[in-house]
Amino acid sequence: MAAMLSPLRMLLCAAKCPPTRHCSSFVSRMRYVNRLKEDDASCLAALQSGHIFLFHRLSPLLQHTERGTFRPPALISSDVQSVLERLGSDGSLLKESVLIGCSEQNQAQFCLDVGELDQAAVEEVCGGNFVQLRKSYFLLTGAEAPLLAKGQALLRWHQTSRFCSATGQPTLRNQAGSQRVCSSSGIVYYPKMSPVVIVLVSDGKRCLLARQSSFPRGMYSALAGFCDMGESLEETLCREVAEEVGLEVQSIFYSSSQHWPFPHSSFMLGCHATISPAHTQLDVDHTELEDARWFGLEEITSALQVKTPPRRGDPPVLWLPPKHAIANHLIMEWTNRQRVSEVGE
Ligand SMILES: NC(=O)c1ccc[n+]([C@@H]2O[C@H](COP(=O)([O-])OP(=O)(O)OC[C@H]3O[C@@H](n4cnc5c(N)ncnc54)[C@H](O)[C@@H]3O)[C@@H](O)[C@H]2O)c1
Ligand SMILES: [Mg+2]
Repeated sequence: MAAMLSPLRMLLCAAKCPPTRHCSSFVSRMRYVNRLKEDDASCLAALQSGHIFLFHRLSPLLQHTERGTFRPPALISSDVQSVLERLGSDGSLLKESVLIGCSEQNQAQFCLDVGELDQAAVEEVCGGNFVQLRKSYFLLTGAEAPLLAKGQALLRWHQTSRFCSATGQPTLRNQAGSQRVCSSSGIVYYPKMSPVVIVLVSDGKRCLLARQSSFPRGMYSALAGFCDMGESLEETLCREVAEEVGLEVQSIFYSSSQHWPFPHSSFMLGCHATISPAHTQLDVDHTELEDARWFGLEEITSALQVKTPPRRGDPPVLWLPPKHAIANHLIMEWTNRQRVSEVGE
C-alpha cells in the first residue's frame, strides 16, 4: 500500500534509490514543493505549467478510462483557464488553486474547487463527472486516492478558515495555500488534522474487531479513537481500548499511518496491541459500539475472500474495511503473522 509504508519498508525503499552526487529526484521534488510553499511568485509560475485536479463543492472530477476504470484528469493550467472563461468566470479563480504536491515527472500538482460554476456545464466541457470523495476514494487505485483526499482536505480547510478565530477579521492565504494569515493580527494558521489511534488488539490466537451502528451492514473494524489533548499515542491507545471494550493492553507495536479524509481530516496512527490470553472477557461500551467480538484466523481468512458487501436479506457475513483503509492493512499484517506462526507450530 503506497500511502502506508512501515518504517522497515521505508528503509527498503530508500535503499533502492541509486546514490548520486546530486540530490535524488525524491529529494529535489520535496525541496521544490517546499520552495513553492514559501515563495508566492515561484508558486504562481509553477501553476502556469502545473497540473490541476478539479473539484466541485469538494467532489473530485473523475473520467472513465477505456479499460473501464476511473481516473482524475490532471488538467493543464491553460485548459482550466479556457474552461473557466468559456463558462463565464473571470480568470482570477485559477489563482485559488492549492498546491498538493509534485509528480514523479516533476510537475507541480494543484487542486481547484469550481463550486461557483454550474456543475453540469463543467462536467460537459471536461468530459467527466464530479463524484463524492467517499465514492471516488474506492473507485480509484494507487496513489490517486490519497492525493485527492489531501486536495479535498486542503480545499475544505480553506473554505472553513476564512476568518481569524481571535479577531474575527478575514484571513489571507499564501499562493500555495499552505497557510492563512489574519489580516489584522498577523496570526498564522496551518491546515489541521485530528490525530486518531487505530489498534488491532490480539490475544495471540484471535483479533478483536468492533462495529458502530453507523457502519455498513456486516462490517467490523479495528478499534479507533481520537487523541485527547496532551496524550501520547500509547496513552490514547490504552485509554480507548479500556473505554470501548474494558481490556488492559500488555504491549504495543507501531505499524504505519494514514491520512483519512472521512468525515474530516484524521491522522490515523496504526498499531497492533496484545492482551493477556487470561483476560479476554469483553465489557463493551454500547454507547460507542454496537458490538465487539474476537475473530480467529479462519474467520478472518474467509472474510478477506468476500468481494461484495452483504445486502439486505443476505445471510450475516463478516465484511472487512476496504483496501485503502489502514484497518485493512492492520488486519492483513495480523493475518500474515498468524499464518507464519501457525506454520511454525
Ligand atoms: N481508516 C480506517 O481504517 C479507519 C477505521 C476506523 C475508524 N476510522 C476513523 O477514525 C475516526 C475515529 O474513530 P471513532 O469514531 O471510533 O473515535 P472515538 O472512539 O474517539 O469516538 C468518536 C467521538 O469522539 C469525540 N471526539 C473527540 N475528539 C474528536 C475530534 N477531534 N473529532 C471528532 N470527534 C471527536 C466525539 O464525541 C466523537 O463522537 C473516525 O472518524 C473514523 O472515520 C478510520
Ligand atoms: Mg472509537
